[in-house]
Amino acid sequence: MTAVLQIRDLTLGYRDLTLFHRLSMDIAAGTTLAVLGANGSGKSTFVKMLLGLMDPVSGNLTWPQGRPGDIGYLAQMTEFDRRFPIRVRDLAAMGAWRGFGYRTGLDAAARNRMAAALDEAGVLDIADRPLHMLSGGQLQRALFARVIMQDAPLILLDEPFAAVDQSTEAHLLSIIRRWRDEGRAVVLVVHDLSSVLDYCSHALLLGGQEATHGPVNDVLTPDRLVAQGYLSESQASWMFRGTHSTAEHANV
Ligand SMILES: Nc1ncnc2c1ncn2[C@@H]1O[C@H](COP(=O)(O)OP(=O)(O)OP(=O)(O)O)[C@@H](O)[C@H]1O
Repeated sequence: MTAVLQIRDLTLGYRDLTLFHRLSMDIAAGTTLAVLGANGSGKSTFVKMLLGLMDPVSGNLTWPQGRPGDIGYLAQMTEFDRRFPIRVRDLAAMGAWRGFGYRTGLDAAARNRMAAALDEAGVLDIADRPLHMLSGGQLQRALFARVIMQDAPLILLDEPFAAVDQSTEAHLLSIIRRWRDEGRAVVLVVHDLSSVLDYCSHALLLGGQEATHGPVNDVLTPDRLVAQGYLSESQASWMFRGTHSTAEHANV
């Protein structure tokens, strides 16, 4: 599989705290990678590092497809200030900022792309609505339209399904599948183990000063989840009761 991003010998942490040592992995085109771990294990720090907002302690990132730092990013919805006085269509247009000038605005091709993005995200009919009038699910759809407009080879989604209902989740998941099928790499920070098993082909499990990565079924074993502090022994035996591995749950 072609790598969109190669991570080599990455050690991540802060002055007095090492979160994990010497992680080497490829984030491959056409895969969906779940990043998970207990509170404080380093998920947000990993996201910040990918976005170039902080340097690793050591190690390096390379972009074999030659688009360094080209990441479509969906922040946690709770971090978004919906009082910002813009409409849904303006929010989506921000995803294409590289392609238009402050004075010129979107050209015809970009306007067509935007209409398609709003339509795919299910917010075309409310494109002129200001953000403060949106429900949580509508705002998340509008933020997805913005990521569609970014048209990036690597898409990073921080808690994409927090606070959305089942039908919105299914809708957003169909967009994620399209991205994957187009050969983009999709990285999802998620808390809920069952959604990882449903949506993701690969996992990066953080915790206990370790970072373990690989296909979902290899990483998310009861033993590993307990060893890295994600589940207690009793939670693991309850969640995996009657199965020998996560493979019996997985539906990627
Ligand atoms: N700027 C900082 N300086 C020093 N330590 C930090 C800083 N930011 C985070 N930390 C520490 O790094 C560790 C990892 O934090 P991080 O926010 O990455 O974890 P997380 O897995 O995203 O947690 P959560 O699931 O609770 O959001 C925590 O112990 C946190 O206190």
